[in-house]
Amino acid sequence: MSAGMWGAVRPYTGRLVLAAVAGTAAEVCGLGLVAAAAWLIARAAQQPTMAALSLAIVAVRGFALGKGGLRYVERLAGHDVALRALAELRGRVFDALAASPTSPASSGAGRERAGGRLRDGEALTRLVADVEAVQDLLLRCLLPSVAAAVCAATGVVVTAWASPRAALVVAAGVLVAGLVLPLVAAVCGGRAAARAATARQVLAVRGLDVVEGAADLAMFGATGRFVAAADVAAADLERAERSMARLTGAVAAAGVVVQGMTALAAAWAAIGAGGDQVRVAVAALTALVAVEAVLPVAAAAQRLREVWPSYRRVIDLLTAPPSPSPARPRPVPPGPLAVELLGVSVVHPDGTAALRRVDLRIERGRRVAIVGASGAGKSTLLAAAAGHLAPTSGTVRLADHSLDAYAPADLRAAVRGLTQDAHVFAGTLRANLLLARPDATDAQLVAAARRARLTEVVQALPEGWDTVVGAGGVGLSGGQRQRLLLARALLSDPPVLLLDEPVEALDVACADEMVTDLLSAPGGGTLLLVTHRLAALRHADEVVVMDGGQIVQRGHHDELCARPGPYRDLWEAELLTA
Ligand SMILES: Nc1ncnc2c1ncn2[C@@H]1O[C@H](COP(=O)(O)OP(=O)(O)OP(=O)(O)O)[C@@H](O)[C@H]1O
Repeated sequence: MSAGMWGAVRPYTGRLVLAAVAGTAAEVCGLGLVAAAAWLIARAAQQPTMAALSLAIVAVRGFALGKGGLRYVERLAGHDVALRALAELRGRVFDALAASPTSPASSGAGRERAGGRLRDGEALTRLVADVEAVQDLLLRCLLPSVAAAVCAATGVVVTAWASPRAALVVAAGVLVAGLVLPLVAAVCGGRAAARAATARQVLAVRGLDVVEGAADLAMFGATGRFVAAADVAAADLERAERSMARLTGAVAAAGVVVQGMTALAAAWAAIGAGGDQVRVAVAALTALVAVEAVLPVAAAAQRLREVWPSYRRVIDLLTAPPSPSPARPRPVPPGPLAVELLGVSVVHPDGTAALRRVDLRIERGRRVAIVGASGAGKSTLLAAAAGHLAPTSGTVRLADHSLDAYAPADLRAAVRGLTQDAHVFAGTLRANLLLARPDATDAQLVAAARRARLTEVVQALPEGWDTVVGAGGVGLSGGQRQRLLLARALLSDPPVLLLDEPVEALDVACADEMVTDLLSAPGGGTLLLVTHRLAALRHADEVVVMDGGQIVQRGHHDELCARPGPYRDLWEAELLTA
């Protein structure tokens, strides 16, 4: 177990040991039960006095009760450890995901942030499925294997009392059932398990497409095709699972054959060694139980093979070097801050140059609008300025120091706002807003809501601020959702506020009014606002025009409108549409 994984289990070592001891003792009780019962039955056939049998009778009862009670303790303690370790591990995996550095060269996506180098879906898989699979490592692989090993060893010792030669036979049977069969199961089941894992992933993607895109598919008459593709994935999965089930069945059957043959051979060996009826019975039945104890190891090996890739992925994540964090981070100064990009380029792995040697300095407190055609690089510029995306070359500076000089958490708090993929969480409107600033007063909450024109939305809802939105709550229209997200960004009031198209879903008049307010209201931090509407930009201190990943014009709205160039073209196009 790696250091990261062990770290998650270590606080619960006591319970883990308890689970292992209880599980092992339960198995040994099972063995003792059979051995004592075998002795009792065989001895009773010789019609001794009751006193000669009484100890065995008590032992049978004791072992039977012990087995049940200890199994219960093992299940309780084992699941308790597994679930607690799971929660701990999930926290560590989340921290590792959040801290992993993002660079277009490694990520292949400029829009991934919270998930670091991973795409959202992959990050979610690490957090949910992979971590859960690791739970099986404890419950279905480690604990049963420890119990099986101790029980089998005890079985060999008990048989040795009945007949040393029979003990050798039992040891051989245990090795075949506990080592050879699991190896066969792991090797032969590996390919089928890998196929099943791939098929399960494909099916999940196809299934999600069918469910989430049901309305679009129905509208374009493509439901049949998509369902057929999901059916193919389901059939692949079924085939892979069938072959795994066949193997499981074959291994289980082979285990039973080995068990029976070991019992027969042990009895034969005990008879050959001149043992009496009692010793022969004890040798045969103990052999049965000793081999039975190791039969689950084959299933554990198969499961181990299945969960190993998940385990490896979690370990890789936990041991990956985190974002380089300065040894002595510089404190972020208070108030609005200057932002500077020096020769910043961002090139994605597919060769797309989203930013090309961009030089831009925005003085503290300035309100700057960034405009340009779709794909010009506006969102990438914001992502680079916030440190969400590491440039391929060049430097980003905040308050005249490289972003690397600050602690990642301080940086996240200093430069933030509304991005295109901002999320509405399942919860009340109030909780969604307070996420940005948990200690905000009611007055601050209302002020932010008023600026984002969210107040009228809240007033129209019967439950007001306590209305539950997001998953399971009322649906918000595109515009309402955007107002909520903008209010959240405004409430957070960071030293540098980034707003990526905060009003695009609103009607033109309302959008212009809100942009005017954003650009001219007193106070607040440095503002970088990406927008496609230019009407209100005369209130911006400066407009930056982008094209093909470069800054092609800069200046005040009136100045840019006065001379021929891309901005005047955009402005004339907007006037024409109006
Ligand atoms: N993960 C990615 N992989 C490859 N190319 C990408 C990726 N993300 C963005 N791009 C490309 O980078 C360029 C700039 O994208 P960006 O999102 O910054 O543009 P934008 O100006 O914000 O566009 P819009 O106004 O449509 O949001 C585009 O050509 C886009 O296709």
